[in-house]
Amino acid sequence: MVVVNMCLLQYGGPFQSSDLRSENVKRFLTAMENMGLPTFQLSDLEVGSMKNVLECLLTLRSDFLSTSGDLQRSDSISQFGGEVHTRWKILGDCFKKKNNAHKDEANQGHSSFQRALRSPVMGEPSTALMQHVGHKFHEVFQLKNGRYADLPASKISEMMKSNSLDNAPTQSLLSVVNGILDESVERKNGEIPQRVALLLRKVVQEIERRISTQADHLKTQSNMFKAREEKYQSRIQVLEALAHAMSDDSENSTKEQQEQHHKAKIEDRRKAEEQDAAKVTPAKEDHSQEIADLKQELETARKAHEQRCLQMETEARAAQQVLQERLNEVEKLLTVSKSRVRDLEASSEQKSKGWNKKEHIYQIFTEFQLGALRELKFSTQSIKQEIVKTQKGYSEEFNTLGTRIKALQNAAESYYSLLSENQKLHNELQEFKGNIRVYCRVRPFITGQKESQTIVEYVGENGELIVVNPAKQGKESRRLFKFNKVYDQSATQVQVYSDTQPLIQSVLDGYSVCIFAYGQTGSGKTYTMTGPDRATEEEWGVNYRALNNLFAISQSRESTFHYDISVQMVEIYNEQVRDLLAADGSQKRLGILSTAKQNGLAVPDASMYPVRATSDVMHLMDVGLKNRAKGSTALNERSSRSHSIVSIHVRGVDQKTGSTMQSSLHLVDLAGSERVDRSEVTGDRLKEAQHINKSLSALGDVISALAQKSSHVPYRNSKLTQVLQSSLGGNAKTLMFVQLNPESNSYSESLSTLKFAERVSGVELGAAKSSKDGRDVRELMEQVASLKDAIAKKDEEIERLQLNMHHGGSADSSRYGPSSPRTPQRSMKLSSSSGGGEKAASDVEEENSESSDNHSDSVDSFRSQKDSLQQSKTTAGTGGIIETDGSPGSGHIRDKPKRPEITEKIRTTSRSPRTPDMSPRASPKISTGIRRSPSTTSLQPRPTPTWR
Ligand SMILES: Nc1ncnc2c1ncn2[C@@H]1O[C@H](COP(=O)(O)OP(=O)(O)OP(=O)(O)O)[C@@H](O)[C@H]1O
Repeated sequence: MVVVNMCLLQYGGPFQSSDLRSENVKRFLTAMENMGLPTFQLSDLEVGSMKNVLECLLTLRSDFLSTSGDLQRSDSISQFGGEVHTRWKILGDCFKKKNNAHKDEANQGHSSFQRALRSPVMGEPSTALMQHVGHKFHEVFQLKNGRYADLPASKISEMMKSNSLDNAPTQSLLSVVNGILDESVERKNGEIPQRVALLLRKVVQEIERRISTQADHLKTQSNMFKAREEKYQSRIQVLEALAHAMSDDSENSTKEQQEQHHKAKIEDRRKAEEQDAAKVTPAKEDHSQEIADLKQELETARKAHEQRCLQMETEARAAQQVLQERLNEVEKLLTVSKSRVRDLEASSEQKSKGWNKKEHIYQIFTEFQLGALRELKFSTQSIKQEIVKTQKGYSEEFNTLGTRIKALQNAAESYYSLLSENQKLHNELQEFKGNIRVYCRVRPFITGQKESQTIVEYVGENGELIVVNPAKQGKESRRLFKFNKVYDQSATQVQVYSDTQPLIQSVLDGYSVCIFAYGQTGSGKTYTMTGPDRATEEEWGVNYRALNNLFAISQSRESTFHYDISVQMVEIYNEQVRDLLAADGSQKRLGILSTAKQNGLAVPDASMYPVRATSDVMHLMDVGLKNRAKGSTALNERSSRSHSIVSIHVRGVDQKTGSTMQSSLHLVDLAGSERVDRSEVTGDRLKEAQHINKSLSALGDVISALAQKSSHVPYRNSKLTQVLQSSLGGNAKTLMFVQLNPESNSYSESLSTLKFAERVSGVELGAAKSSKDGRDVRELMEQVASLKDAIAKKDEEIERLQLNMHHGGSADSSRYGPSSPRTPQRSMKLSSSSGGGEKAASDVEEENSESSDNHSDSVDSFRSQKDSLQQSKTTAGTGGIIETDGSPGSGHIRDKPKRPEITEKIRTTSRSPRTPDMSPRASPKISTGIRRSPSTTSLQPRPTPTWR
């Protein structure tokens, strides 16, 4: 329409006269009809109905263009003459102008609209336009082979030129975008080279720009349509106003009709325009829709691209960061390596300096060494000479040393000889004291008892004891007893044990020893043997102390002897032997072996535990004491109702010769010896008491038989004597503690106890002593004292020798003189003669026994004393009490003569018609003079302790 209007305006213009104009149109229409093209009515132009006009013109245009754009239809046009030709030419120019106008528009910023028209979205552009404008640029963007990523930079920069982009068809641009995106998708890592990305951005920007331009153009077109509509509306309004005005003129009906006709025409034109508008509107809507779709597509592509860009940026940043980190690391490594290199260089430099220094030092040192070697060679020669000299000196010294060692050996031998002699003397002393010894201990008053009621009137230092019968008056009421020792109420456990200790040494010398406590219930037997309940070390009884002492002596002899000590503990209750140390606490009855063999185990089935320290023994004793049978009697709340026997078995080995010995120590806590009627017991208790009294009576019989040297000793009369058989008689030493209750109401029991003890002791002293007997006793005491002194002297010498040996010094052997080559075990075989048990004498000697630890004088004095004693015994002609082992030249006393007066005394006492009454219930007898019990002279011969 615009083109037609323009042509028409060009053709006639509004300023031409209507006649001329109508004439021209008519000619045109005629030409159209001749050409066979559709025409329109002149009135159409007048009423403004452009539909037919447009159709006509468009058809003409198409026809015109199809004939190569020039107005060559001369065959048709020629019919219209030159004027018509001119008109067509004008029309053709008009179209050319229009095209030029289009070009101008493009140049002036409207070219985008044209490009939009050429794009596939907006419909295919005309071939002419394509050929004219975009063909060259289409080729630029066309990718013949390969991929965009592989395009050279020159090609991409050519593509990115604004001229290329501006002139390229949209189709080509979109294919570029799609191609790049497809490539990106195809690539595994999705990366796009930067230059391709830049191209993509440029292309997308171009497409965006074109779309926005197209949108603007459509907007403008829409506005144009609106403006035209408004124009037509205003025209309609004008025409309506005219029609209205003309209707008022009723007079001129023709005019009115004309006006009506004109109005109808206008109306038709309006309708036609409306139809045009209706036709254009869907196209406009389609365009809007397409624009929206394009925008959406573009937006999606843009977003994807942005996202991709962002992702790539992120990846690039991450990669950059990683690279940066690696770079930092490498830089650090480089720094460290550099510093190491520096260090190494420094250290190697230092080392090389050090090596240089060392080399220098070594050179000096080598030179020095060579010098020293020369000196050494020289000095070696001189040393050789010195060595020869020294060797000579050494050999001389060796000779001297040999002499000294010989002397030392002699001294050692003499030490052994003295040691054995000491043991022998110790044993002799013990024998002098008597192999059965009785110590009497008076129990103190227990809290609450009155001391005024005591029956003990006098306790002498030499073993005298005077008791008073509270029921009698005057001389008759007093009775004197004599024992080896009497302890008054104040005696401590230590004092009591000090006199027992020598016997313990005898055990380690191979003698069996039996220590037992005898006395009525509550008289202190358990106290003396064991100690009170929960005793402190001060209060320990004989048992603990004896064992302690045993361990101490065995340790002191460690260098020469090895001792194994083991313990058994049994009780005899109601004539049954029971194991107090049974691990399972069983109370089974044990059998007794007839102990024909010395030191054999009397109760082999009783548990035996080896002990190495006092603590072991204490533990065992605790166990044993807990298992011991106890009951309550009228006399003692916790009376021991059984005889308890702790048997310690010792096995010794002489480390030098390998010979062995065995001995045992029995520690016996006898049951109470009270009379049955006094303890007011019946039933089981009565039976217990009867068994106790019977066994004590049997013990008295055995001792009596031993004292009388009876051919038959009734060991088998009780379990007690059977168990103790090896410790009663023979070479055994026996110690009995007689426990005395000082209460006056116990006088009768106490007197029985004392009588029993008196018989065991074998010495019974009356109230008065003959002066002769007294003299005899004194003399014997003196002899014992001198013997003790001699022993002490020997001890000193032994100590001196030990000291010398320990210091390895050269003992002056000449001082001791050549000693006997006898060995200890040989000397231990030395014992008293079998027929020479001088009990009476030993009993008397005991008067001074507490001073046994005093030392005096020399060995020579001891020998002279011993010789005098020997001589006196020989004179008496009663046989020797000391015997040698029979080896010739041993220099030992083979025969020890008794002093005549002692022998005489023994004869007198042995001739006594008195029969020993060993019963605890024996009636008291008071003598006025010294009386000798037959037992004092008739103890069994004591065989030599045997080393096995
Ligand atoms: N020398 C003493 N010093 C202090 N207390 C003693 C002494 N002798 C005995 N006793 C005490 O006398 C009481 C009886 O002593 P112990 O039990 O030793 O008598 P026992 O003769 O063993 O009696 P049983 O035959 O009934 O066993 C105990 O309480 C004991 O502590």
